[in-house]
Amino acid sequence: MIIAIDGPAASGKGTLARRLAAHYGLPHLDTGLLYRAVGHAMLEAGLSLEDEAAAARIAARIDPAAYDEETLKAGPVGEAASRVASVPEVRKALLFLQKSFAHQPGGAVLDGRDIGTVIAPEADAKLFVTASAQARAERRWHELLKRGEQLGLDDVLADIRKRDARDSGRSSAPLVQAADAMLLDNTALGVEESWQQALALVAARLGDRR
Ligand SMILES: Nc1ncnc2c1ncn2[C@@H]1O[C@H](COP(=O)(O)OP(=O)(O)OP(=O)(O)O)[C@@H](O)[C@H]1O
Ligand SMILES: Nc1ccn([C@@H]2O[C@H](COP(=O)(O)O)[C@@H](O)[C@H]2O)c(=O)n1
Repeated sequence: MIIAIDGPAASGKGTLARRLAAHYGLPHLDTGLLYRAVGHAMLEAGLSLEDEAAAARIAARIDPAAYDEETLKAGPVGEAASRVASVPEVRKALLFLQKSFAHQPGGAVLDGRDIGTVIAPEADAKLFVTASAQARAERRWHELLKRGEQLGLDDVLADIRKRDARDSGRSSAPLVQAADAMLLDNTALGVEESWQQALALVAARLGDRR
């Protein structure tokens, strides 16, 4: 059984994906971390984010077991991830790993931007999670503050808008709601309400398969 969760930055898709994975006893992959790992490696090596060949080479050697999630969640890494994610060769290099994870025996939960459209178009349940840019910026801002990153809310909002435009406007696997994905706009919902609605939608779609 495959559950695909897509949506823009800080919409809460990772929170829901982790909860759905725990609820259904499935492994979970945050695919954003793969792109973050490539962006982080580029920054660490002092490489230009314009160097598409280098980004593709790094993507081909990514080892998810070696992640330090704390490091990858830092603000500048998100921006670098979004830059390298628009390179088709980078996406191609990360395809097999994601498809293999999705299609492991028993199934999986994956969240990202192109899970329901490219990685697992045949997923049993697809959620497209979104919220207003303002609500997402406030969530990300609180998260960064907790991590000790002192940014202005306006800067975080500008970053969210830039990232939305890049992720939705790129030619390779753009962020788009799959035709058969269920929409969850959680702008006015807290974490618990969002979770209850997500679970109800997914359970209804899965029917008696679980
Ligand atoms: N419905 C909600 N209301 C308020 N805050 C929320 C809600 N859902 C998630 N959050 C909080 O917003 C922040 C971002 O959530 P999360 O990491 O799940 O989003 P995401 O879409 O996976 O982000 P990204 O993939 O861009 O890293 C977290 O601090 C999380 O606790
Ligand atoms: N399936 C995916 C997942 C992520 N990306 C890109 O990575 C950036 C960081 O992702 P987060 O979910 O951790 O915020 C994101 O802005 C996307 O550009 C992607 O392209 N496809």
